[in-house]
Amino acid sequence: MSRTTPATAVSVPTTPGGTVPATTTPVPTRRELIGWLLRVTRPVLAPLLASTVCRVADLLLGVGLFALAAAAVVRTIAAIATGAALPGLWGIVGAMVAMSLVKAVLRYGEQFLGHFVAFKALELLRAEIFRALIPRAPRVMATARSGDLLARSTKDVDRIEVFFAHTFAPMVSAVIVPTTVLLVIGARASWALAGTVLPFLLAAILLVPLTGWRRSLRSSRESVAERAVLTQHVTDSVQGLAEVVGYGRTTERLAQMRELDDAVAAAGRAATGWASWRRGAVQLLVLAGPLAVLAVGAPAVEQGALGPVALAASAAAVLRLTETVRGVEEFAASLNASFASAERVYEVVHAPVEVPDGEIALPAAGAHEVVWEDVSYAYPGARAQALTGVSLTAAAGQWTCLVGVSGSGKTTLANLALRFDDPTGGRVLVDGHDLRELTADSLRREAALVSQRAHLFRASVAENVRLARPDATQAEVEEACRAAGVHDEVLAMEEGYETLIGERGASVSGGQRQRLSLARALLARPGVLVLDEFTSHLDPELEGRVRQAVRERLAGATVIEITHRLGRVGEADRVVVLDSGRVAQEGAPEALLAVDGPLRRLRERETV
Ligand SMILES: Nc1ncnc2c1ncn2[C@@H]1O[C@H](COP(=O)(O)OP(=O)(O)OP(=O)(O)O)[C@@H](O)[C@H]1O
Repeated sequence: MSRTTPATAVSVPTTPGGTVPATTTPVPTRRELIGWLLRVTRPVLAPLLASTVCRVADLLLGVGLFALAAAAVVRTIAAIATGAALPGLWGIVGAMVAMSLVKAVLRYGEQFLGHFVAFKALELLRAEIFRALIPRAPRVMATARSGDLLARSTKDVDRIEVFFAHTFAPMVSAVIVPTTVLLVIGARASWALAGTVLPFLLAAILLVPLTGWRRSLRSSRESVAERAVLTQHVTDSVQGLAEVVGYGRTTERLAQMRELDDAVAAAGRAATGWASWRRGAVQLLVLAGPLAVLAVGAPAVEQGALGPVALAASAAAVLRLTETVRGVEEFAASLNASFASAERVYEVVHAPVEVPDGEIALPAAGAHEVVWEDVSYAYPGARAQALTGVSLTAAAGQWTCLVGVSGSGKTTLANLALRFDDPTGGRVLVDGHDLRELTADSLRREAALVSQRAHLFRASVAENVRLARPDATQAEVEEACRAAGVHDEVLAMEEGYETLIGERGASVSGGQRQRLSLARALLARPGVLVLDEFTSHLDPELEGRVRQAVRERLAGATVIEITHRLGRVGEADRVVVLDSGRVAQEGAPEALLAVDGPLRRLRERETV
């Protein structure tokens, strides 16, 4: 069961198991899931098999070594007791050394291949998710659940990797090694002895791992869900540290964290309890095996039906199986947890592409005309329409300003021009082409966005700007930054253009972030540029300079500017006033300001 956190709002998972439903993909059958997993991870299957073979051989050699040593000791004791000639000890020692060396090589092979499998499986699965996210990126980025979806996919991938790297080989060897050992004991010593051990091993390998696993699985899932709430809470607390401290909410946040911690522990208690029980039971069973061998074997030795050397070697071999069987008790739970994770990754990868690619490449041009034709839009899951029947044109090469009160639909309208999603009604056209017909690549090349929340990567300033055009020279990067009005500030940074920007762009101010994002867009030289509040952090003098630079550098480009600050709307070619997702007024700024209408009222509100 998922929980919500109390008081100071925390967004939390909402469905059982704590997973936000990422998509509408039907849940795959086990067969489909396994088929898909095998397809994705095909390149690691051969090394996985090789690693498993190494492990099996290594464990068998370990058993052989134990049995050989036990047999040698019993032979020696018997020789001393009867005064017979001592067995060839050097030969035995030589054989054991050779076996140990081979064992070491096998162990190395198993470890090396195991690590290769682990890293390669991670790489393959992450690449698969990333590939799937690319065509879905605009929609994913526009919806609040994107971060959650990504985080879960990453964690789930880790869990699948655990199965590949750490569960498969132990499980396979837990079946093959004991079976082989019992067959050898049966053939070389006595089938009665082998039969005595069989029930203990069957119980340890098959029965115990399955006991309570349904309850354990439920408990693990609940624990994972609670942990997700806790993680969300901790992330929120860290990101909002200034607010938490500033508003004196530390005690409250800590109390909530303790409460969530307790919930995680309580949810996982059943799983931990069953796991302890299983571990104990398996240990008991594998230790009972050699005792049973002795109990059955000793009378047989007395009766002369079995040699003491064979008995000692068999008991030692069975004792050594402890190592092989260890950890097998968690197999069922681990397998199911991996399948649950695989299901979640499968859903992401197989989700329908909500913004499918078109086939026409938008030709490169200095400017493009953007037309919204009777466009309506509602965000997925939202009851209200964000836009209703909007028809307007951003003429090629003109500067169009979208204004309106907060929530009136400005960002949504501009985002639809960049095809962050398709309208629920009507269509958006660029140079007469419905956006649905255009290839995503050509549209991204021709249209750029300078958003309020532009992301800066943990990389140097130059690398961040160059994101728009990786082949840009240093001189071009600097020129773009100069135009965006950020060049002098970059030079003043510790290492100039090589300064590393911290996580989430932490080491630059909001205004610098905006201007670096603008520099990126200027470097790309798009035919359509969407500027979302791009001067909100700038003082009037700098704002004037930056606007002038954009005009000069992108002379002829179509600019769509979203703004709340109306002081400079007079400079635009056209102004569109939005109200509750509809066009309330549009026209040349001087004409709109000349009448008592929505733009005048907005401006008066601003100056009050
Ligand atoms: N990701 C979203 N999911 C659901 N509803 C959204 C989302 N983004 C915006 N909305 C809603 O759509 C409507 C239009 O929002 P939009 O961001 O386009 O307005 P805006 O005019 O740009 O606002 P602001 O000036 O505050 O940025 C609002 O009612 C808003 O609550």
